[in-house]
Amino acid sequence: MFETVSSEPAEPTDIVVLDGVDKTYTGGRSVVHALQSVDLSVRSGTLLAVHGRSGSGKTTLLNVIGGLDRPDAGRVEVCGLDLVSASDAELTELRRRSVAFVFQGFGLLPMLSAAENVEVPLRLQGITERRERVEELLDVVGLGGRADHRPNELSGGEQQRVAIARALAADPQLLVADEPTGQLDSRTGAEIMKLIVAVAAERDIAVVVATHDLSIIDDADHRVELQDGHVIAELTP
Ligand SMILES: Nc1ncnc2c1ncn2[C@@H]1O[C@H](COP(=O)(O)OP(=O)(O)OP(=O)(O)O)[C@@H](O)[C@H]1O
Repeated sequence: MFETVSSEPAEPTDIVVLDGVDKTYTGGRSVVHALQSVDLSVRSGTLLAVHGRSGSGKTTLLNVIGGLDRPDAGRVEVCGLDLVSASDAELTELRRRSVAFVFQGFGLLPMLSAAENVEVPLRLQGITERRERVEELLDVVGLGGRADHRPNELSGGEQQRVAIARALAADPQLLVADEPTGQLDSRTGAEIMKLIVAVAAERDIAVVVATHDLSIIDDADHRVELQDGHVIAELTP
């Protein structure tokens, strides 16, 4: 009898599953159907790019996927948690441990250095051995020499690198990035996208990126286009 030991990498798993998701905003007499019957899934180690015109529902979709907002109908499962029935405490825990965010405006704390910004999620998780981890993360994003710089002493591209290092600090399963290159020139934006794609593949993280800019999503594994809250096109290169 032989014991078989598999050297195959682990099967990719669905980190995000949306099934028939609707989200409607009602204010006064206006009703906005921001998401309508959206179905999609994102596997570990792959990147989904969401594009569409302004107002098409990209941020709403990312907020629902990231557990920042709840849908009105449909099923949303993220990292194995049903976000429709999850308690507020479970959503907070999901955002602290499993989902990381990168925003257009970087979202760094201005009074803290690059290293201290990256340290924040580690502190929130109660991790005491932080120094080496922060150094390693700043090296991963190519900013080893800028650990002591505050955000206003860094370029936009460098600030976004710090934000990516901070996002990776919590060792997330899912990275949600809303227009991460929106404030960067096209070359820096392309470098930032390449970095996001590389770290996602290396660390087996699922990534969802919203963008207006089609040129920066060439590296995406999947793309969906939104129009008035509907998915109108899907492309898997
Ligand atoms: N809190 C809210 N209350 C009411 N309507 C909202 C709210 N948030 C978004 N909307 C509406 O929902 C629709 C989708 O908005 P969303 O921000 O998701 O679009 P977007 O594709 O991200 O746009 P942009 O590219 O300009 O950021 C828009 O018509 C918007 O006006």
